[in-house]
Amino acid sequence: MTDVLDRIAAYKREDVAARKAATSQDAIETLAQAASAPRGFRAALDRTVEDTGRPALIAEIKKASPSKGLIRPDFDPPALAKAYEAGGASCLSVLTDGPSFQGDDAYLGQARAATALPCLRKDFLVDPWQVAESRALGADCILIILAMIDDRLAAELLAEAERFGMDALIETHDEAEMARACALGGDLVGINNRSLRTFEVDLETTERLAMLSPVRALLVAESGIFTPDDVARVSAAHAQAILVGESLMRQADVEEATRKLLAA
Ligand SMILES: O=C(O)c1ccccc1NCC(=O)[C@H](O)[C@H](O)COP(=O)(O)O
Repeated sequence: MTDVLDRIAAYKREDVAARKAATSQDAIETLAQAASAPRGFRAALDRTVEDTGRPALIAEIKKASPSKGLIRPDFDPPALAKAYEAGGASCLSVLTDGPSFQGDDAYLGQARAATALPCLRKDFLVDPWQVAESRALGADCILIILAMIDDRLAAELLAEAERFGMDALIETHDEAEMARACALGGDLVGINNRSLRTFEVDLETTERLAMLSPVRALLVAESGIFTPDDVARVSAAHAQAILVGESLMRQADVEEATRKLLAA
């Protein structure tokens, strides 16, 4: 039976085929090389952890999602990016997928230009061509969702990210994916508390998988984080960073909400 992730993978493959037909590998490489230099994404997370002793925040710019529908009708990526930065975020995550998240490629550059923060392109990568495209759009980090791709493609995406001087967040959701992340050898590993197939969210996922993560990797707890108690809970499980979207996107004063979340 197909689920949301299968549907996203199917339309991404079609979309990427059309994009590749319009822009060759050589052309996208040229655009990627011309983009402004990558801002160290993992380095920014490391700095926050060292300087503050609390988990670093990757704050997500997300208008809508398959599980929640429209989250933030009043959606202004540069203003949101500035509010997150002022509230204490270390990095941004910007949804660029249109069909499921009402994202747009342009939001990435707009958010990045409005702040000094490193930016993750939050999208669904099914082809190495998209890594060069992400860099051309200004991304400092890409997302590798292990639930969606095999190890060979994951390794190719990781190698491409390294070639362009970008970081890569390797996302896991269960023990088997964490074992695959360990074998891949990345240094930034996410545990998504949300199943991208059933949408069930449980912070216990971080507690269960954290101890299995690669020793040298910085660990990011993703999804379902709403309160300072949630931050304390995943921090106690040894997450050094958190990725938060919905709970902050629903607030009228995003800067103040960000500050309060991090005051745990
Ligand atoms: O959020 C969804 O509904 C979703 C559905 C299918 C694939 C991915 C999805 N979300 C991506 C994410 O992992 C979250 O946007 C991110 O971790 C932030 O989560 P939250 O704080 O719960 O908004």
